[in-house]
Order: sequence, then C-alpha cells, then structure tokens
Amino acid sequence: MRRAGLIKPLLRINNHKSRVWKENYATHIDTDYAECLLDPKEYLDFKRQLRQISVHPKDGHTCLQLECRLCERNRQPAAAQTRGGTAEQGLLAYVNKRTGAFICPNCDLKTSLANALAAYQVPTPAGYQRPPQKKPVYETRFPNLIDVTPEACDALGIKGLKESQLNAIGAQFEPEQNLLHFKLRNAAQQVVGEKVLHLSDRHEETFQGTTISGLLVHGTGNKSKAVLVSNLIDFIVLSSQNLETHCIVCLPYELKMLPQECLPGLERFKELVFWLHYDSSHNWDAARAFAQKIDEKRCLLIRPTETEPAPHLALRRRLNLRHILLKATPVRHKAITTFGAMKNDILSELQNIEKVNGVKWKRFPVLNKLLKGHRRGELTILTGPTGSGKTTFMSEYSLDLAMQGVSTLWGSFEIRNTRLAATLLRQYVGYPLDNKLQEFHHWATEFERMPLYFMTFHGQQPLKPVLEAIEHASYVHDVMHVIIDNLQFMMGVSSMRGDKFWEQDAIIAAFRSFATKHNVHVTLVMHPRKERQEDDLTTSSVFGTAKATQEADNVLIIQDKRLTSVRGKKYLQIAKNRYSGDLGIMPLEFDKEALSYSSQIQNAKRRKEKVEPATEA
Ligand SMILES: Nc1ncnc2c1ncn2[C@@H]1O[C@H](COP(=O)(O)OP(=O)(O)OP(=O)(O)O)[C@@H](O)[C@H]1O
Repeated sequence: MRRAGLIKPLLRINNHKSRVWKENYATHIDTDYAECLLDPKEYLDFKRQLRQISVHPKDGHTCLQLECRLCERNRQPAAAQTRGGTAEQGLLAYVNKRTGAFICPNCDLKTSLANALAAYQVPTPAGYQRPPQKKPVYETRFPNLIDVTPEACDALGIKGLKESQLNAIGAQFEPEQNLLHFKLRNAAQQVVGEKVLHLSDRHEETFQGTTISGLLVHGTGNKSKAVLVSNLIDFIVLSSQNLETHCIVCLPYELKMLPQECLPGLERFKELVFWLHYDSSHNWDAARAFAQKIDEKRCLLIRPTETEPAPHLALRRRLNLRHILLKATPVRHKAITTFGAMKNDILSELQNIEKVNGVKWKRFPVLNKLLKGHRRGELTILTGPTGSGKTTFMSEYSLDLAMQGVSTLWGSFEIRNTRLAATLLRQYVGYPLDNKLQEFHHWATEFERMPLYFMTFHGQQPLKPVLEAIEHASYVHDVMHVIIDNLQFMMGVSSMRGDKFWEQDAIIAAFRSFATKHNVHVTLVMHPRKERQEDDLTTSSVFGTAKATQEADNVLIIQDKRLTSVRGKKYLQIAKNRYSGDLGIMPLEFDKEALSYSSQIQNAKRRKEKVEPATEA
C-alpha cells in the first residue's frame, strides 16, 4: 500500500464537551492503516479478485459491502457460495471507497485493503495469518444504571416528555453522577461506546472503545430515511415524536468530526436530513463537510432560521416539527439554480451572520475587526521579509483557532515538525519549558487534545502527494484549516513543464480549487520577491505573477520597518480582504518568552508585572 506523506495524527480527539481518548485506531490495526491512501490500482485488483471467487459486493453510498472473510464465524468455504445464488449472507464487512479502509464491525477489525485481500485470495496465500479475532466487547464506565426516574426526566425541561418515552428510546439514568446514558452501536449493532448527558449543565461526553464507529440510532430497521442531529437533547426531542418515516441518528462527536468508521452504520439510509444545532462559528459549515463525506446526493439540509431552528428550540417555540422536516432541501444546489431556491440559504446566513463571519481570534482582536473571522473555503496568503516571523506568527494564528476547535493540518516543509510543535507548545503555555521540565507532561497532555495534525513531508515536495495527503486528512480528520509553509518548497520538483512562474501559478490554482471544492481554509506562506528593504511590501511583492494575490481571498503582509528607521515598527498589513473589504494594519509586538505576537498576552504580562514587579535576579 503506497503511503502518503504520513500525517502524524495526534491520537487524542477531544471536543470541549466530550473527551474521547483513543490510544490507537482499532483493536486489530496494521500499523500502516492509520494514514494509508487508497491506491486505485489496488482497489480495482481487489474487486477483480472478488469477481474471480464469485463474491459480489454491494456498491453502497460510501462503502463496498461484502461478506467478511476474516471473521471466524464466516468460515464458509468459497465453494459454499452458490454461483450467483443467494448463499447465506455472511457477516458483512465494509471497504471505504475513499480511503480503502477495510472495516468489519462484527469482529471489530480495521485493516488496509492489502491486508484484507489475502483473505479473499483462492487458494489462500501460503503463510497468510488471519488477524486475531475478537468481538468488540465494550466495558461501560457507568455500572450503576437504572431506568430513568420522573425527576431525571423533569430535569431535562422538555415539555410533555415522559420518563417512559426516555426508557423506550434506550436512555438510562446514573443517579450518583446525575446523567442520562445512551449506548453507541456500530453497523453490526454491537455496543462499542456510550454517550452521556450531564443533567446539571447539559454538557455531553462520548466514550468509545478501540474503534470510534458507534452511532446512536432510534427507529426500526425498515426505515430508509434518517434525521441526523448533533446533540442528545435534539435526539430525545425528535425520538419522542415517533416519526413514521425517519430514524433519528445522533452524531457521536457533535459537529467536531464524523469518523469514517461510522459510515457503515449510515449505509442503510437512502436519505439523510441534517437538522443540526450550530453552537459555534467553527462548525457553521459542518453539514456541508459531512455531506461530502457521506454522499451529498442523499443529503438534505434544514438551514437554521428563526422559523426553522434546531429541534429542541422548535419544540420550545411550539413550532411544527414535522412541518419543518418536510421543508428540508438538498445540501448541494443543482448546476443551475434560482434566487427562490437560495432564499432560505440567504435568510439563514443573515440570521446567523456572526457564525457566517467565521471563528474569531482570541489573541488578535484587530484581525477580527478587519477580517471579521476565519472562514472555511477561503485562500489566505501570508508573506513578509525573510526571518520576519511568518512561521512564528502563523503558528500562533493557527493555535488560536485550533484551541477553539478548528481542526488544523500543518505542512511544515521548512522547519521540522518537532520544532514547529515546540513553538506551538511554547505559545500555548506562554513561557519556555526548558527550565521547567517537570511541567512538560502536564502541558503536553493538555496540548495533545487539540485537533492539530502534521504532514510528515519535509523539504522539496511535488504538488500531487501533498494534495493527496491534504485531501485524505480533510476526509479522515475533518480538517478545516491547512497551512503550507512555505510554497517555494513545492517549486522545481513538480512534473510540470514551463517556467517557475507558470509552475507557481499552477500550484496556486490547485490550492484555490481545493479550498473551494472541499470547503477548507488554505493558508499559503510565501516568500516575497527580492526587493529593497526600505520599500514597503505590497500585494505585488508576493513572489511570482499576480495570480497568487488575485486568487487569494486574503493577503497578509508582515512589514518590518525596524530595519530601515529608528522608530520603525513591525506590523501585519491586511493588504486584501475579499469578504468584508476592510484593509488595515495590526501592530506586531513580539514577546520572546512566549514567542507571541498577541496583544492580549503582552497586556496580561504588563498587568502582572505592575502587580508583582519582577524580583531582582
Ligand atoms: N518580532 C520578532 N522579534 C524578534 N524575533 C522574532 C520575531 N519574530 C520571530 N522572531 C524569531 O525569529 C526567528 C525566525 O522566525 P520565523 O521562522 O517565524 O521567520 P520566517 O519569516 O518564517 O523565516 P523564513 O523567511 O526563513 O521562513 C525565530 O527564532 C523567531 O522566534
């Protein structure tokens, strides 16, 4: 299996309300699986092999569904398969059509296509070892569960809800911790995790075993439609409506991520309606991102407006839930559309303009004033003189967003990942740890929970493998922000003909279309042309032709006047801002201790020094 530029994942997935710490991807995982990219040739080989042994997989929405030949319990020799007949359907396995991941929910197995292939070859290759088998046995963290009590039901504050309804949808109550508990099941209906709702403050936690394939589904197996909700309150509200046509599915990690391991559990639905509660700016586009993952053709969306809010808000406002459900519209507009078809989209954006503006920086209020926020699907260019702090600034800029849940992938071709991660950690902590090593484990454990991923490419890289790795990461890890530092490292190695400006334009165009198509924010760090130090850099200072700054939505330039005048300052210039048009500058005072440009951190330090003047060394 060809390995992409392996994305070294931080294997902790933690969203602010739920903490899922997965030590590894699955019980039986071959070490290469984690970040393998599907090799189309291998995929075609696999399908050809299946045909040769008369195994006919079902081509599902996101996965091939086929009998698992790795399951002990499926030990029907190939001959037992009546040719074209309806041999007893064995236990199903799923091959993800985007990543090639081979997932069997019955024996909790996840491996690469290459490893699974051997189990389907006839005769079985000499020396082939069937992976160790075990049924997914999930040990609950809540042993003292009881039926939901009337008091617990009342604590939810959902008008008209009875505890019998909660018990009927699989809820249980944990009296000591005062929480409602739901089991998460995989595509084979095996319990693989649990999701709890703390009645005291309504926060949710998700716990899964070694796979992250669990979903919470209410409804009979014969329903081919489902409503996808993002939290347990909405799940309870809709499940208690007993909708005749739809199952209700609660996403396991709210709007933070939708693991590919969950996709087999959604294969049986022909129609999926996203009815989400957007509780923060960084997940405003979650439905569109998830729809791309689960096959947009079967996805409808209820766009949040005052008259069509999230289910629990609609119930509170006595709105007709069934009526709202009927108004769901396709996620993707057809090639040709009309204002009427977009009207609800526009109204929804106008009524949620703060979320549409994107994620606000906590460390750079001036950026919020000018750029309004950080939005998915945009292309940003950052340039500045050599050694001016582009990487350092982008490190803190991306850290600020990741701390708010923006899943981020770094492509650091210039400095090593370890040095970049050390810079990020220092900016996160606010001071160097080299003489406080006893604090390292604490901070590293905190830091690891952030959705930060690093490509393992280093030095000159052709465009193709980089784009493949980014595409894979945006699918598997729901990445929202990609940083390429810096673009010049992709020059001169691509198989493109033409001069270096033509080559750079082609690279810029590729990232532009990626950002738009996958709705991912791409930030390109670029060197400026060689210019005289005393001249201000401008948008035309960006290396290459004007295409880069024409294609970009935002152009940020670090100007360093300290080099050319006594009172010169260093500042960040917003030289282009397509979204709101505001241009301007943000002073960059550097705090060497924290490697930080944040005015918030500088002010906090000054306040602290006023209160506790630095003791004499
Ligand atoms: N404003 C500043 N004042 C002093 N030192 C700084 C400042 N900004 C960054 N540095 C330090 O300068 C060094 C270079 O910073 P950085 O690598 O971010 O610059 P760069 O613009 O990315 O460099 P290059 O052009 O090589 O990519 C780092 O050690 C960083 O800590």
